[in-house]
Amino acid sequence: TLFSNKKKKRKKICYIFFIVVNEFCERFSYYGMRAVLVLYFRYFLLWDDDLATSIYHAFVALCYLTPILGAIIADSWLGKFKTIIYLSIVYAIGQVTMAISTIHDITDANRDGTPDNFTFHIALSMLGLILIALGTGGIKPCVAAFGGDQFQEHQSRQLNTFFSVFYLCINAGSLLSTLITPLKSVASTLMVFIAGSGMYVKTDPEGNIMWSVCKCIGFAIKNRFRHRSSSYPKREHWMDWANEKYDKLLIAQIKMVLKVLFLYIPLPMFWTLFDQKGSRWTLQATTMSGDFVSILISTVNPILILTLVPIMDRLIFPLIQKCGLNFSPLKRMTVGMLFAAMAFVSAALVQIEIDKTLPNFPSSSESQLKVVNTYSTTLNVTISPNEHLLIESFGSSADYVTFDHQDITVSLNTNPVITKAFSLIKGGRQTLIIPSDPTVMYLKEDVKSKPREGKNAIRFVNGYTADLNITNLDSIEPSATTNYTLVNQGKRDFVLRHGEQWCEFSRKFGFGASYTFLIPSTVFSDDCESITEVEDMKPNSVHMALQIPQYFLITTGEVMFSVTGLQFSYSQAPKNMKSVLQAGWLCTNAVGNIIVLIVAELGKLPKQWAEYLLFASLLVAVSIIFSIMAYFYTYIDPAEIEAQVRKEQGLEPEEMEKETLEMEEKDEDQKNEQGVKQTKI
Ligand SMILES: NCC(=O)N1CCC[C@H]1C(=O)O
Repeated sequence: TLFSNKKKKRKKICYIFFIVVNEFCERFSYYGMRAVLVLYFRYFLLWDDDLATSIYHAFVALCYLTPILGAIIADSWLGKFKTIIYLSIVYAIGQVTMAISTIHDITDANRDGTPDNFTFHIALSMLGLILIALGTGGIKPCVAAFGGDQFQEHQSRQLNTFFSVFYLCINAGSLLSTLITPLKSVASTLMVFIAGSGMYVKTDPEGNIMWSVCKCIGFAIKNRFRHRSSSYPKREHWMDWANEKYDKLLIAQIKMVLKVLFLYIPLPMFWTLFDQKGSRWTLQATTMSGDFVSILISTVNPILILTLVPIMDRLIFPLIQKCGLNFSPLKRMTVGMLFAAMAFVSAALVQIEIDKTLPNFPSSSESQLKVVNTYSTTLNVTISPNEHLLIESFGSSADYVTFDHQDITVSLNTNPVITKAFSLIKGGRQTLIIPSDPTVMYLKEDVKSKPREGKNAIRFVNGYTADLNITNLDSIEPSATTNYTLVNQGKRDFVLRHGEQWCEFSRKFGFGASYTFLIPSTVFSDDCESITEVEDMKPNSVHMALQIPQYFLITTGEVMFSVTGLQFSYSQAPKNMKSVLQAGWLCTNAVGNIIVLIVAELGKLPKQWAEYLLFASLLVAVSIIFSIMAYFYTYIDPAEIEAQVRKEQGLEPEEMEKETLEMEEKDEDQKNEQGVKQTKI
């Protein structure tokens, strides 16, 4: 018996391995594709930032809504195993469609490197994304529930460990996908899963369960309405109004599911904060210094998950238990939410530090102006009515001057005096360029927000007497100013050319700065030494390492909230509705994403730190509501309730036989364990 039990255990570890590796590969494919999705929208489909991020969030929301479809198919029709196989094929077709949509050659008839028919590429990529969402979302509740199905009633500890390992694999897949390309991963997902086919415990679907559930709920509501008069005796639960027509067991199962779904109502707020990691926090990072921005953003969460899940599971939770505290699943989820709220308080504190270093940008009714002088002598510049600036040759005004009106007149103390009227842009920043011929002075628009992704915005003013060519830029005419170009942090070299003459100059850049380089007429004779630099915007000075506490707090929150939520959703669901409740759990994520899309993207507060604090307060309020709801929730053993109802109905179903068998098996396990102990002694 000992030998056969060990064999059974090894076999179980083996097929659980297939399931978690399947999840690993699936998440590898999903996160790998998601990581480059916004780049694809921005640089291939040439969408602007807003459209790209909106479609991205809509896609993520869809991925967490489709689990409902997958769960209905699995629990009512195909069963979890077949649903995973078929929807994985849909998933793979989606990835291939998406990959084809990125081949610009398909419509690039003139071979200029850009597609000629954007509609075709957009249509194909949207079709690909819908199929991917159907695949990834559809299989997600089934894989988690299918993994849970491999355990027996008495193996709750092993079940919890399974969900922790499952979550580890999700994040190992996500981490690796950012380091390696996700090619071939869907195919391998499918192959790994099929490889374990013969070993799995497969529970059969019980007919069109979802349809029966809907009909039963509909009947209960209708019946309650028909008997609304106070002359009818009240019933314990509103679902009991379905007693006349529906099976008591089905009613009991619906009650269990509804109780949990009701508890889930406040949960999307956690995901609303969590999902802002990818939007608001990424933007915050672009206003900070440190050269690990992209690595930090894409890997810190999965790395922390890989370390925190084992620490929580093996150390923190057992320690709390040893202290005699009952840290029940719903309490863990509440604490998880509070950690996420603390993460946002931390983000707000970091934002306050950043704001101290940010330039004073104009409000929507103000205009800002800076003056650059490339004339041969120092100039006295008067800007009506009473702004006087003394600007030396190849220099600039110290900082931007702010005006609350747009129409200005500029006078230069040249001989004769030159006067010119300008109209400034409302809410904009501009530079008045005074070239070698001051009569043609002109305005050039400046950047008025930090350059994206921590890059630096640079431009050149040509004070040379002829056209100049600068590395990677179009040729500039004399007195003209180039548009801004974005350059990465670090040392950058530029070569300036005019005919046979050339010189090279280098600059070291930090993060998020903006410069105007003034090229004098002597540029070639002094080997580029005389090029002067005007700092339009200071480089970022708050280090990105300050974001680590907020990532740490939100991931600690995630471990407590998300891993526990996954376990809770499985343990509280009746056997035939495990996938449905998993889907309900995943839907909280979809709703969270939709809230990000609507509230966070549209309704921005003027101060970012205030918005972070608002979200933190909202989550604290929601977690208080949730803890009150949790207080009134009684944990159930669905199998026990089902058995009780069956007994009340006088049924002696096979389920009960199975349970008896499980109990016998459990007794045997215990006996064997004792046997092992006795042998050791
Ligand atoms: N670390 C993020 C993570 O693991 N997840 C976020 C949503 C649920 C879960 C996933 O399944 O990807």
